[in-house]
Amino acid sequence: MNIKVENLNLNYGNHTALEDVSFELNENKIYGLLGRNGAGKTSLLSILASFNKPSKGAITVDGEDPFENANIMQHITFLYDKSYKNEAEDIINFLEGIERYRPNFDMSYAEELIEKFKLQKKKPIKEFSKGMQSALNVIIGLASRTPVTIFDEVYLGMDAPSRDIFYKELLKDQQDYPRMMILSTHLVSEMEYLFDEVILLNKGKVLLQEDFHSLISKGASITGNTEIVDDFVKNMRQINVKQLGGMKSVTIYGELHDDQKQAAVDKGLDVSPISLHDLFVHLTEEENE
Ligand SMILES: Nc1ncnc2c1ncn2[C@@H]1O[C@H](COP(=O)(O)OP(=O)(O)OP(=O)(O)O)[C@@H](O)[C@H]1O
Repeated sequence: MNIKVENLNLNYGNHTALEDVSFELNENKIYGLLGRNGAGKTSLLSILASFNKPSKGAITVDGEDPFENANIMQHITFLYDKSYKNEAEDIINFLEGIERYRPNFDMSYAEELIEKFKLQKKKPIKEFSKGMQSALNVIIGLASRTPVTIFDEVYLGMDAPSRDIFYKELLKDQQDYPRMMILSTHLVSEMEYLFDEVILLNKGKVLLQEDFHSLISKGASITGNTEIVDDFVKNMRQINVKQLGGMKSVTIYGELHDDQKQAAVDKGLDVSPISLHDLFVHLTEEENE
């Protein structure tokens, strides 16, 4: 599938939620859509999923306008923090309803996930806790196996073991049935290993779109004896400093050349990749200054 967004604007009254947003997604991989609260993630995803129409600009999915386009929409599943408070059906009946509109839906995989998330089969969905409703969204997203699957902060309310099941299943199912997945989050640190490519939104604009590994190679973490670390990083841009007794760990922003890395190692320093979390905090902070 190809999703192309060109010069998109979305206004709510006189508030601009998205401004001149352009990007293209082409591959069967996991895209992370990152942004702070209010950055515009849900606004953007709801346009991608045709729940909303842009105020300006264009979006095409495989060359077609997806809005009210049944042919395109059957290929996209959008999971968000939806309320199930009126849903009296039990989970199997509910999923059977979804299966009718999703040609790739795998009910036996859905049942496997119901067991993994320990969801009760007899209970009406409206009586599910918040975390259980999020697990239901995960099951719909994974078992539907649509060419495009969009998870908008779908982990809300899920406890750590459930989120762990989600992340593992996501990676496994994406490997077995490659498709385009878009995951929005501001919980960057625990999800960063999932992303192949990252789109960073800030205040309604795209700050960057980049391959995960190339992005995290834009910085490094230097750890070792405080004085040696201080000397090594003195002319570098420091974005995070941690003091650990006589040791120090400094996160720098800017690519380190191989000879600089070797020099650090020769001085007994440890050089490790920067975390996406540190980059995220730094890049969004800097823009806000
Ligand atoms: N229905 C609406 N009416 C008016 N303003 C809105 C509406 N929905 C969103 N906004 C505003 O648009 C901006 C973007 O909101 P959006 O929900 O897209 O952000 P987000 O990145 O998903 O945030 P979060 O991480 O907090 O969920 C915010 O300033 C928000 O207040």
